[in-house]
Amino acid sequence: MKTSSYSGFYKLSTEKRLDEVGEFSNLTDEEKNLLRDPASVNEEIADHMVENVIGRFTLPLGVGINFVINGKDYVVPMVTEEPSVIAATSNAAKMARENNGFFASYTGSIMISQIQITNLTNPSYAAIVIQEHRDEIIRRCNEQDPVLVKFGGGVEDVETRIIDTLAGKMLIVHLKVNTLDAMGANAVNTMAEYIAPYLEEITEGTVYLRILSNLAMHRLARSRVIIKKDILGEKAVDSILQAYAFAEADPFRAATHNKGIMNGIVPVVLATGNDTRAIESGAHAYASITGRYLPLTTWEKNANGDLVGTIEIPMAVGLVGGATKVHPQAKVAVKMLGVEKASDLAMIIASVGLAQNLAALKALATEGIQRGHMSLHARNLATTVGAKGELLDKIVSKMIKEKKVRMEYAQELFNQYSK
Ligand SMILES: CC(C)(COP(=O)([O-])OP(=O)([O-])OC[C@H]1O[C@@H](n2cnc3c(N)ncnc32)[C@H](O)[C@@H]1OP(=O)([O-])[O-])[C@@H](O)C(=O)NCCC(=O)NCCSC(=O)C[C@@](C)(O)CC(=O)[O-]
Ligand SMILES: NC(=O)C1=CN([C@@H]2O[C@H](COP(=O)(O)OP(=O)(O)OC[C@H]3O[C@@H](n4cnc5c(N)ncnc54)[C@H](OP(=O)(O)O)[C@@H]3O)[C@@H](O)[C@H]2O)C=CC1
Repeated sequence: MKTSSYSGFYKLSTEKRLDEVGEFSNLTDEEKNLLRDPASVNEEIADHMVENVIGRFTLPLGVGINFVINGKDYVVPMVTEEPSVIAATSNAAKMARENNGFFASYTGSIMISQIQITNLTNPSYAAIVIQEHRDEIIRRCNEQDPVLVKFGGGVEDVETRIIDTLAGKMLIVHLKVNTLDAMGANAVNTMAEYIAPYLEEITEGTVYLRILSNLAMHRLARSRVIIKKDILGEKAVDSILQAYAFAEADPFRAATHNKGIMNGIVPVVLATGNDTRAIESGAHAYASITGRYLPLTTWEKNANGDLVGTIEIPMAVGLVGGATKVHPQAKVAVKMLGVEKASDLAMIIASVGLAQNLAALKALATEGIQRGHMSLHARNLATTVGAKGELLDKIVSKMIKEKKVRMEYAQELFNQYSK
C-alpha cells in the first residue's frame, strides 16, 4: 500500500488489511502483533491506568482510508463500536481526494485555566490589580513547569472576566497556557492551584475552583474541502445545502448533525489515547458560543456549483501525557499517522470530522441513511446471532432485500438456514 487510496480495501481479510496498513505505516511485526492482540493492554497496564480494575474491554480498531490532508496521504486509526462510521469516513475521503483532499490549519495549543475569585467588594478594582501583577503571575506559574517552558510553552497571558452568578459577582481569571504537544490538563491545573493563594493575597478575595476549561476556544483546528459537483451530482449538492440550512436553523437537528461529526472525531481521539470527554464537551460548548447551538461545519456552493465545506472545532489533543504514551495500541495508532506534533493530530481529527459529516449528509439528503448504515448494521446483527462465512452473507442479503434488519429476524433466519 503506497498511498492511502485503496479501492475495495474493505473486501480484504483482516490479516491482509493489517499487512497493507503495516506496509503504508512501516509497522514492525511487534507493532502489528500489538494491534492483533486484544490483550495488549495487559492486567498490569490496565491496573495502572485506572482504579478498581477487574478486567479489560475491547473495541474494534479500523482505519479510515483515502485521506489526503495538506497534500499528505493518511491512513487514520479509528476505534468505534458503531457500524458504517469507518465506511462513511473512507467514502467521503475518497470523494475529497479527487480534488486534492482536505486543507487544515491550527491556532496553537493554548489552553485556558480558570481561577474563580469570590467575596470581592470591588471586582472591577480587583481585576485591575490582577492585570497590574500580570508579569509576576506569569513568572510564578511558569516556574511550575520548567520542561514546558524549556520547549517554548507556558503561560502567555492573563485575562480577567467579571460574571454575574447565583452567588453574586465573581472575578474569573484565565491563564492562557501554551501546552505545546500535551493536552495540558495537568500542567494548567497545577499552575492554577499554585497561583491561587497569591491571587487571594493581592485581591483579598476567596478562591474556590482552579481548573482548566474544556471550552478550548484558543485551540481550534480548522479544515476545508471542495467536492466537485460532478462527483456528487448537482442535485445532491443542493440537497446537502438544504440539510445544512436545516441544521443551522434548528438545534434539534444541529445536535444530530454534530453527533455525526463526532462519529468521526471520537474514534480517532480514542485510538490515539486522548480524552474523548474533553473533546466532546469542548465541541458542544463551542457550537453554542454565539448563544445559539449551531452546526460545527458549514456547507456552501461555489461559483462552479461545487460543494464547499468547512469545520472549526476546539481540539485539545496531545501526543505526550495522558494514555497516549501508556497505551501500547495508542502508541501504534500515533505511529500509523506519522505525526510528531499535537497540531498535526488536531488537523487530521478535524478533517475526519468534516469527512464524516459530508458522508452522513450525502446519504441523508439523497437516498436516506438506512441503506448504507443498515446494510452494515445487518452484518452486526447476523454476527450476534452466531452466523459466519457464507451463512452470514446469506442472512445479511435477505434482511436487506426484505428491509427487515432486526435481531429477531436475524435469529429466525439463522435457525431456518442452519437446519
Ligand atoms: C455506508 C456507505 C459508505 C455505503 O456507501 P455506498 O454508496 O454503498 O458505497 P460504495 O459501494 O459506492 O463505496 C464507496 C466507498 O465507501 C467505502 N465503503 C463502502 N462500503 C464499505 C464497507 N463495507 N467498509 C468499508 N468501507 C466501505 C469505500 O471506501 C468505498 O470505496 P471503494 O473501496 O469501493 O473504492 C454510505 O452509505 C455512507 O457514507 N453512509 C453514511 C453512513 C453514516 O454516516 N454512518 C454513521 C452512522 S449514522 C449516525 O449516527 C449519524 C447521523 C446520520 O445521524 C448524522 C446526521 O444525522 O447528520
Ligand atoms: N477537564 C479535563 O479535561 C481534565 C482532564 N484531565 C486528564 O489529563 C490528562 C492529560 O494531561 P496532560 O497535562 O496533557 O499530560 P501530562 O501532564 O502527563 O503531560 C504534560 C507534560 O509533559 C511534559 N512535556 C514533555 N514534552 C512536552 C511537549 N513537547 N509538549 C508539552 N509538554 C511536554 C511537560 O512538562 P513536565 O514533564 O514537567 O510534566 C507537560 O507539562 C488526560 O488524561 C485527561 O483525561 C485531568 C483533569 C481534568
